[in-house]
Amino acid sequence: MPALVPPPALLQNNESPLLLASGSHSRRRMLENAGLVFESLTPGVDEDSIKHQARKAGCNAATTALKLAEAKALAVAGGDAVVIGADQMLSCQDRWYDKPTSLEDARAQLRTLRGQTHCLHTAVVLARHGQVVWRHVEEPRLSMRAFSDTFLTRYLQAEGARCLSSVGAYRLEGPGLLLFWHIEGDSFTIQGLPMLALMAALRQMNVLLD
Ligand SMILES: Nc1nc2c(ncn2[C@@H]2O[C@H](COP(=O)(O)OP(=O)(O)OP(=O)(O)O)[C@@H](O)[C@H]2O)c(=O)[nH]1
Repeated sequence: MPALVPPPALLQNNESPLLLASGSHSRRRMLENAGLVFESLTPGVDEDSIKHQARKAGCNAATTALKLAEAKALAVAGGDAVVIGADQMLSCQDRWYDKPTSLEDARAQLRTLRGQTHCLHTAVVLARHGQVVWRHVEEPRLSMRAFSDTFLTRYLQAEGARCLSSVGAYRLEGPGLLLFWHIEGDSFTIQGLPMLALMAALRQMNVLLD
């Protein structure tokens, strides 16, 4: 039985393998939905330490997200591959939030964010042969309704652990949409990857067909 060979990536040049340095299901899904063929690896990066150092050095959230994205891209041995690294920071009134670690954590975080506008500082980089060759940040702003505690309880019951995989404790493509009354920015970026800018960069690098 001949070894199964994956179908050629019809929309990209097979000479430049593509590697996603992220454990994010959302990022993987967006690239797969766009028809890209790639490998993915979860980078072993101490994000808390990088965030702490960046905050101490006076970096803003966008610069910190870039530093994290670069660290992830450079943490995987990509060989000849073009490596995608990404990171997303949430800030609201200069306070930075991390992914909630429990539903109680998610409840507390959403109670703080409701009725406010927060920013998702979303960075993506490309690296090749151990060098970062492209950087990009987008900062969508999302305004949450001042929803009731009853709504919040029902929302958490409906979403369950799914809301823990996102920095804002919501999936915009799911019931998370019900949390907002106004959104400025690209929905792909909110879900974790500024896809249009990333696809343009991959075309520039001759990874994707023009
Ligand atoms: N499905 C979904 N995921 C979201 C949404 N908003 C943010 N996220 C995810 O929230 C996560 C932000 O945390 P990061 O630290 O950037 O990434 P991560 O999930 O820890 O994965 P790594 O890249 O391995 O660090 C990403 O996985 C985003 O895709 C959303 O609206 N929908």
